[in-house]
Parts: sequence; structure tokens; C-alpha cells
Amino acid sequence: MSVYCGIACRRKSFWCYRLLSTYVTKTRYLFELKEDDDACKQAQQTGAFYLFHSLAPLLQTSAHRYLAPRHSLLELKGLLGKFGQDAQRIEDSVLIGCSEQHEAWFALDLGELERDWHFPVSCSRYKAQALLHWHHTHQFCSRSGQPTKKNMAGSKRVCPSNNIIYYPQVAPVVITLVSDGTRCLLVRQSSFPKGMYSALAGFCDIGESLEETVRREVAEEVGLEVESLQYSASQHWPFPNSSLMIACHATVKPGQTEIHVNLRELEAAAWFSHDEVATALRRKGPYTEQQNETFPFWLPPKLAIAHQLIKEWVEKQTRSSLPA
Ligand SMILES: NC(=O)c1ccc[n+]([C@@H]2O[C@H](COP(=O)([O-])OP(=O)(O)OC[C@H]3O[C@@H](n4cnc5c(N)ncnc54)[C@H](O)[C@@H]3O)[C@@H](O)[C@H]2O)c1
Ligand SMILES: [Mg+2]
Repeated sequence: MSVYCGIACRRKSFWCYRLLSTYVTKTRYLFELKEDDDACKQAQQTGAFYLFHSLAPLLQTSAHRYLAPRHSLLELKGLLGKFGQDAQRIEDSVLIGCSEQHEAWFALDLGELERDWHFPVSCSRYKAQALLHWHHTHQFCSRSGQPTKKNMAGSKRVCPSNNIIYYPQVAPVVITLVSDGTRCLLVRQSSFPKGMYSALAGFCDIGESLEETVRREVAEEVGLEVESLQYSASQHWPFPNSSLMIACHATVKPGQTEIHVNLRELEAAAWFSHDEVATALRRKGPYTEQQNETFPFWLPPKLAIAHQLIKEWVEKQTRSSLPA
């Protein structure tokens, strides 16, 4: 069992910890690296670097699996020389986490960051790509027009002319699975891959609570009124810019189930039965093979919170239909 204790003291500007859990010490260590450029630079000496090129992770195959190779600072300097790049590029790296033994992990993009997104294969990759992308798109101060300077860890950028601090932005988005009690509402945008339906999503407007966003988005996109709302889970989503997806289940007012699709936002929306959705969840294989008469729609992949939300609804419906 972990022992939690609030004893932490500052010694020579470094945190020292006693009787704190591994998770807490790790979190405090990362906090220190974000706040203290010297400590972060020091951590690079013993840290590991993961490389990207225009947001595509550098991977190598090992026993039929793709792995992201780790590079020490020394190896990285050698690689930069090989690619004809200056060792100064190391200053562009961003802190993406650390091990339980406090080995700091950094991500560095050696390309121009002009290409499209590549699907990440792990959570730290999500963070690395989102952070690298944010730095690339926030190089200048929106007040002075001067170049901004990132701190060592990459947790912020500062304008040297007016000291305005820019922090990586995350836009809150609600994703709602609307149900009428027996069916759930799935929607598709014209930008979705052919045949894919998902839960209804929308960005929070400034000044709105999550409840207000859900109510507005459901009314805006499908012309229905939400009666009750239940929070499910959340997920960071890096495409195309960082969003925090907040997933909820909602029910509509009884007897008010007629959909009025807003065609400026959606291509289609429809009610689906438990059996239809449960069958779609069980389907496997490449999506292109799935689009035919007997396979009218498919659902987002497991890594998307929409999938988890839909699965949760199916499981809840299955449980409630079982005899007590
Ligand atoms: N992870 C998942 O399971 C999952 C599922 C569905 C959608 N999503 C994500 O949710 C996001 C929002 O969904 P949506 O497209 O239906 O939203 P939406 O219904 O709010 O419509 C998008 C429109 O909202 C406007 N908008 C308002 N604030 C914005 C902001 N901060 N950034 C960008 N556009 C903004 C723009 O005009 C944009 O075209 C998308 O980025 C999508 O990738 C994720
Ligand atoms: Mg939407």
C-alpha cells in the first residue's frame, strides 16, 4: 500500500520528498522540470528522446512490431550531425513524461511539421504530437507579432517584448450519446469515412457549462431536447488541434424523438436499436470490406471515446433487458 504524506521541502531549489507515493513524487518531479529550465536541462543529460518527422513518429520494427526507439542525449547529438542539423535543435524538444525512476522523456521533431496527422499508438505519443503541433502553430505573440520563446520543458511560450505567457490550449468538446430509452442516436458528418456513424459532438462555446453545450448541440444538430444527462468519461483528442472530449449519456424528452437534421453540420442522423448497435460493435476486419447492403454502418475504433460510450450504452441496455 502506498503511504501518502504531505511532507515535502525545498532544498537547494530541488524538491525533496519523504513518504510520498511513487505517483506523487513523479508528478512533483515533472512539475519541477516544467518550472525550472536548469533542472529540465539537467534531466536531458540522463533522459530519453523520441523522434518525430513532421509529426510522424520515428519507428523501427522488432519481431513484427513497431517500436519507438529511445535515444540518449549523446546518441541524439550524433544523429543530428548525421542529418546535417545543428545540436541547437535539441532546444526544440518538449517534455512528455518520465519513468518511475525519474528518467525524463522528451520528444523532438526533426521535420518541418507541415504534414498531416499520423495516428498515435500510445498515450505519450498523443501528448508528444499535440504538444509539438501546438509549438509549431504558436511561434509568434498575437499582441506584439514578435517571436515567442518556449521554456525548456515546452510547457509554455513567452513573448520577450511584453512577457505575455502562452500555454498549450485544449478546447473542451462534449460528445453525447442520446437515447430515447430503447434506441440510441448516431450521426455522421460528410467528412467521416464512408459508412461510419458516431455519437454527436460539439465544441463548448465561451461562457457555457457542459450541460448547456450538450443541450445546445443536440438541439442545433438534430432538433431534439435533452432531458437528463449523465457524465461517462473523458479523453484527450489531438485531431486537428487538442480537444478534451467529455463524454456523456443523455436522454430526450418522452415522445419527442423526431429528428430534424441540420444539414449544415451533419450528413445524416438516425435512431439505432440495441441489436443493430451491438452487432456493429462485434464486427471486425477492415472497414472497407464492411460496407455493403448487409453491413449498413460501422462504428469508430476502440481508441475513440465514442466507441467506449456506445459500448457502455449497449452493455447497460443488455443488463436492463436480463430477467432480475
Ligand atoms: N474521440 C472521439 O470519439 C470523437 C468523436 C466525434 C468527434 N470528435 C472530435 O470532436 C470535435 C468536435 O466535433 P464536431 O466537429 O462535431 O464539432 P461541432 O459540432 O462544434 O462543429 C464543428 C464546428 O464548430 C466550430 N467551432 C467552434 N469552436 C471551435 C474550436 N474551438 N475549434 C474548431 N472549431 C470550432 C467550427 O465552425 C467547426 O466547423 C472534432 O474535432 C472531432 O475530431 C472526437
Ligand atoms: Mg458536431
